[in-house]
Amino acid sequence: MLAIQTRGLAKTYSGRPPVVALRPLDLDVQPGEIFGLLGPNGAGKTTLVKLLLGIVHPTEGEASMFGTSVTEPLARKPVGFLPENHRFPDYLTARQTLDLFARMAGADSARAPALLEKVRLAGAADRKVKTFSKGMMQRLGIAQALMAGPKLVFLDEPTDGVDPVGRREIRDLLLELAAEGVTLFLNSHLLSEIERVCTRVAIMKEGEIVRDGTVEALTQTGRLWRLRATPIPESVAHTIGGTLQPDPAPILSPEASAAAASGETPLRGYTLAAPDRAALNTALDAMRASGVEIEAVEPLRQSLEDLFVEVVSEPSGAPVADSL
Ligand SMILES: Nc1ncnc2c1ncn2[C@@H]1O[C@H](COP(=O)(O)OP(=O)(O)OP(=O)(O)O)[C@@H](O)[C@H]1O
Repeated sequence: MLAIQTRGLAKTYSGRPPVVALRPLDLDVQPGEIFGLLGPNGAGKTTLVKLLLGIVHPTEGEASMFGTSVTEPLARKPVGFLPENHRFPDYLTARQTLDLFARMAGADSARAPALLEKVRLAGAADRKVKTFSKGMMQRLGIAQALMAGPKLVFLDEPTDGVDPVGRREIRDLLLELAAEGVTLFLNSHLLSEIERVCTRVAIMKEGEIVRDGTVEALTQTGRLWRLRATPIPESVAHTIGGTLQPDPAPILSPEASAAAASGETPLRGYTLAAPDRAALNTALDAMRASGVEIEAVEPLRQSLEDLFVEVVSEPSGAPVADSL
């Protein structure tokens, strides 16, 4: 059963003029996925989360979580939520905060010590939250979201304002949860974080999902390849299709140095532009035919940030598939 399913889900906020925040969306999120939703400010990310959580109501379409329509309060029973910039009463301790949320959720507060342990706050259980760092606050927020033992957790900017060590702790915690089978729905502007944890990423723009896939598939350029090979003579470089760009400096890896010391020809790094795999192989055949030894060939990836900037700066309504 799908963790999240939407069919034609759309939202227009009334007003003058009305704001189309979400265009009809069909989205399936499988249980166990770590789904990252990206998009520039105003793309409609929060609106989608609010629709799923029943905070706003759709103009059209429907949505369900684990098979229960989001119009039913019961749909939210297996769901946890860490809102962006959440605040807890600062006179409460971490333990008291979880007690309070447990009571509000009708959950068993006996889980609190184990949860504090899980988010590495056991040592700070009796400290007032006003003394907490941003990282500790976020981890307490995650503990709160886990209070009722959810199967699906929405996390809005979970690492916002958290330093690199704190971000790593949160990342490890999210991976741990996913390993336990909890489905995670992350909203974040920190692309490097999304890149590291998400099993699937969607990029939203002007109320529409314009890219959707694994980080690996989305960041593949499809046209550029990295090669490690013995030096490719100029004459060969001329004959092969595409463009061959040598790295500025020879490879200085320990293996390359060892190879040079043992009398083997040292390797060089190259970037090859080839329109498709067939063209790549023709180029490789030409290299091998002239005695070039190839050690490695791999597709060159762009970063998620490069992809994001590319997508966001595309003119509206641009065809999606062509530019991948
Ligand atoms: N309550 C509302 N009434 C009217 N317009 C709204 C309301 N909430 C959001 N909007 C508009 O809907 C559009 C989508 O907003 P939304 O908050 O979903 O975007 P977002 O992708 O979450 O942005 P951000 O990254 O800034 O949080 C924006 O144009 C926003 O101004």
